[in-house]
Amino acid sequence: MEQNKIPQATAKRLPLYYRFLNNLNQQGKKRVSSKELSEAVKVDSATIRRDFSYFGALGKKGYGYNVEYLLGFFRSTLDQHEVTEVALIGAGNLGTAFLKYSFMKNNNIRITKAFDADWEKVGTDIDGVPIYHVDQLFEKLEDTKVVILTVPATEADNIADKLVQAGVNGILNFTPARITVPSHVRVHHIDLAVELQSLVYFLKHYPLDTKE
Ligand SMILES: NC(=O)c1ccc[n+]([C@@H]2O[C@H](COP(=O)([O-])OP(=O)(O)OC[C@H]3O[C@@H](n4cnc5c(N)ncnc54)[C@H](O)[C@@H]3O)[C@@H](O)[C@H]2O)c1
Repeated sequence: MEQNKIPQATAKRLPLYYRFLNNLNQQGKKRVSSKELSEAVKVDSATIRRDFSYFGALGKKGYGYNVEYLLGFFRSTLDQHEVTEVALIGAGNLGTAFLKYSFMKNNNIRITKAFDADWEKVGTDIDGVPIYHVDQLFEKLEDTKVVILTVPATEADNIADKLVQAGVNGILNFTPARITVPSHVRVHHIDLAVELQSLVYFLKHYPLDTKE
């Protein structure tokens, strides 16, 4: 219930805060100021103070925030005490890179299975993650509700339909296709080309102050 009160923009920044605080904790740091946090995560300190106020973490003047308290809060809010299993569909170039990337280093999200349409890949594994045929989705997804989509754009809608039927409710879509899903399914879209284009546009039209 409490979490419903946290604005979505704040919620999106929580994993960023969590990662940084976890590193601080591992270094044995007991407290952190909003200025330090701000410089590390590149979010202005007023936003950090507002974000933290939503979950009752009020930094003390001249003391800052208690790292352990914040970590405890983030752990429970981000369900860090539980491992979330994620599946990946499309073990091609991009998909393979994700399978090789160790997500577990900083959080409790783990890709535990992958699916592909290529029989050459089916039955093999990448860094211990088994690859099943996409036709085995219903049988092998089991309780997995979150999926990373790295198939060719032309396949995205078709696969998304199957995922929804299989009970998936979260899709991280790396394909350029805008997939259509029912309202109970959340899709987050990551498009490198769009992000790059936007960066180049901003550099051109909103140049930052140059440092002396
Ligand atoms: N978001 C980004 O920043 C970004 C960057 C690069 C690529 N992409 C996109 O990611 C996707 C994958 O790119 P890639 O370079 O890895 O391509 P790729 O061709 O190397 O990999 C695609 C994989 O999907 C598999 N596949 C094809 N049809 C399938 C189906 N119906 N079900 C399951 N698997 C299927 C293929 O066998 C292959 O292994 C593309 O849509 C591409 O446009 C996104």
